[in-house]
Amino acid sequence: MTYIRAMTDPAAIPIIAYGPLYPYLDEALAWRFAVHAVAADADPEALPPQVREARALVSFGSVGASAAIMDALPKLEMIGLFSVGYDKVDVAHARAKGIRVTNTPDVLTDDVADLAVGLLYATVRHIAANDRMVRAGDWARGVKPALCGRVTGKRIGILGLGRIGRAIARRLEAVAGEILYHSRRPVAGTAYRYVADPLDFARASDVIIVATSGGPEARGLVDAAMLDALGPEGMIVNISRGSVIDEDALVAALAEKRIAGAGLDVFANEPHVPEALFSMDHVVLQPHQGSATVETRKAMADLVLANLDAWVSGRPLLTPVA
Ligand SMILES: NC(=O)C1=CN([C@@H]2O[C@H](COP(=O)(O)OP(=O)(O)OC[C@H]3O[C@@H](n4cnc5c(N)ncnc54)[C@H](O)[C@@H]3O)[C@@H](O)[C@H]2O)C=CC1
Ligand SMILES: O=CC(=O)O
Repeated sequence: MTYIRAMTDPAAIPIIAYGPLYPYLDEALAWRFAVHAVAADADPEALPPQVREARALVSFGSVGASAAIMDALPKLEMIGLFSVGYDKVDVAHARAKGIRVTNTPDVLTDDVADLAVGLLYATVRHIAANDRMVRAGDWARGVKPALCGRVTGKRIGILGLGRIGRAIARRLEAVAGEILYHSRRPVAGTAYRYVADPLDFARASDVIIVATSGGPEARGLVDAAMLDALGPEGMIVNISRGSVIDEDALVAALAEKRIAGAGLDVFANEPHVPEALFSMDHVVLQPHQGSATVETRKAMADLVLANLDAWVSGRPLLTPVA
């Protein structure tokens, strides 16, 4: 997508780049608007008067936009989110104040699904642990790596069959023994088996891949009972949000080998990862990299810019959340 300057000159429109964004997006915003960079941990009530004039705010998913920052910006009309997940945006507050919110769905779906599948293979086939043992010289010293399970034939349970969940399922059709899913309700137009009860779903899965949206409704959806239902041969992959799994329960289940392994891209308190996981060879850790490819980050930035363009010129927003 080529970024085109809108008919109305927006160069004087004050906007906020909130928290660290992404160089391509930062540059395009600076070319386009009067940008104020505001750190994610800045006190909203201490913002200087010229920053309070901001009419739009662009934010990364991990930063979002709280009610406090919205209240500190009396002229705010638009929040452009550089992520699909909007769990860190107080959407109800934005709606109540008439502030529009956009996100970046679809353009990142394939890359996030790829990482989920990569984590599945890395966890089931011990790829990260075996890499470590080769580098440490253990193989050369005659250490025999433990045999692992196979991916082929596994019953894959997708928790949250949305855009990314469906893309994961499509990728795994070629190898899975069965693909089943749990969502709040059955998804129309899919042949995968729907399991309404979360514990039955966990019992019927060899691997659960968490692909729900985050936020209060999904908080702690995967709890100790669900991990026990998954069982000692079971594994879990999470590319959704750390908050969807009870992290203490997960660490305990992994430490006590009540589940067999985990591949985790997301954590409850990023960038902090429970230290207990660092020494666990049956856990594969990623620093929230689902959409972090050159191609996708550019596509996400272009979608943020296209939504801002639409807002400036009064056209319908492309991907509105509110
Ligand atoms: N690891 C990463 O870098 C990335 C993570 N994500 C996460 O993936 C999430 C999903 O993205 P999309 O598939 O595009 O969203 P989506 O809205 O298409 O799908 C979310 C699915 O989760 C289901 N769901 C929500 N709450 C649920 C609950 N309590 N119980 C059962 N199912 C529930 C919804 O019904 C929906 O089917 C995002 O909201 C974000 O949190 C997205 C992009 C990158
Ligand atoms: O976590 C990333 C997102 O786009 O949501």
